[in-house]
Amino acid sequence: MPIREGDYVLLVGDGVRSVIKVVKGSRINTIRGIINGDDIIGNEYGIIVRTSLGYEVAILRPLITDILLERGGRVTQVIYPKDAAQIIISAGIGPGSKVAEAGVGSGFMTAVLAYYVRPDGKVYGYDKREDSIRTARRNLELLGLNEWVELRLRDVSTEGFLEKELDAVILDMGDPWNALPSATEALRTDGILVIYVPTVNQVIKVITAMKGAGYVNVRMLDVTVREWKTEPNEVRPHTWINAHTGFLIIGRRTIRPAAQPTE
Ligand SMILES: C[S@@+](CC[C@H](N)C(=O)[O-])C[C@H]1O[C@@H](n2cnc3c(N)ncnc32)[C@H](O)[C@@H]1O
Repeated sequence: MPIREGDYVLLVGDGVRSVIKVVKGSRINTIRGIINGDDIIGNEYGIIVRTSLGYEVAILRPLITDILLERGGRVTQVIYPKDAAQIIISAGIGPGSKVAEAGVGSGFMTAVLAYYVRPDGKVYGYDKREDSIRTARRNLELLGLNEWVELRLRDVSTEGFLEKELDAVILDMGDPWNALPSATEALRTDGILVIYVPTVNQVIKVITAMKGAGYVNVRMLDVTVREWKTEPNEVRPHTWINAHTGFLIIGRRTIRPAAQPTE
């Protein structure tokens, strides 16, 4: 499909990497010179255009994470792609999954969940802050993913989730152990719970609460991604890496058989 006015495109060239909205008559400034919006509109994704300084820039379809990281609004700390990817796999998220998430925050994780539950799944996103819900809604609109998300302004620790029989619940909030009873009630009997917390102090409370609530296969991990340079004469890891974002604690809900009557 050709590139239309209003589409977001990813520009990739020598030292150039940015997401821009294509507008008729616009002049797009890059560190390698100017590109005319009119040179992009109507062409196929993948074309190479030349900047005013003669550099080549590729015009590509952005990933949802490209758009979120560059254009998404933020009112909270967010879950980054390296952790979001692990959450998707660990929670078994796929087309048709029904999943709840609290808090929605800026909606970064919500958007990734929505992308993967399509076309017939649903994400139920909860937050107790109105500005979070508003920002998440805007980010989902930016990506065209609203259809797969119900956003709810609600405190999940005190008021609970409205859904039952969910395949997975994702918690990214300061005190997730307080939401554990509600999350358990919302999950199907062997549903998957994923909790994301940044500190070990929180981890200990989470693990204790999950084991106490009958969760099995309780695992914890953190994700380190080490990017490498890909210059043919310099293939080696980058000098600096992101050292820490958060820990993922993952477990499966169970149900205990009813106690045997005593003789
Ligand atoms: C770190 S942010 C979540 C970021 C989000 N995962 C993202 O990727 O954009 C934490 C959010 O949890 C919300 N929160 C905290 N406690 C909550 C509760 N009991 N019920 C609902 N939302 C809660 C906060 O309002 C905040 O917006």
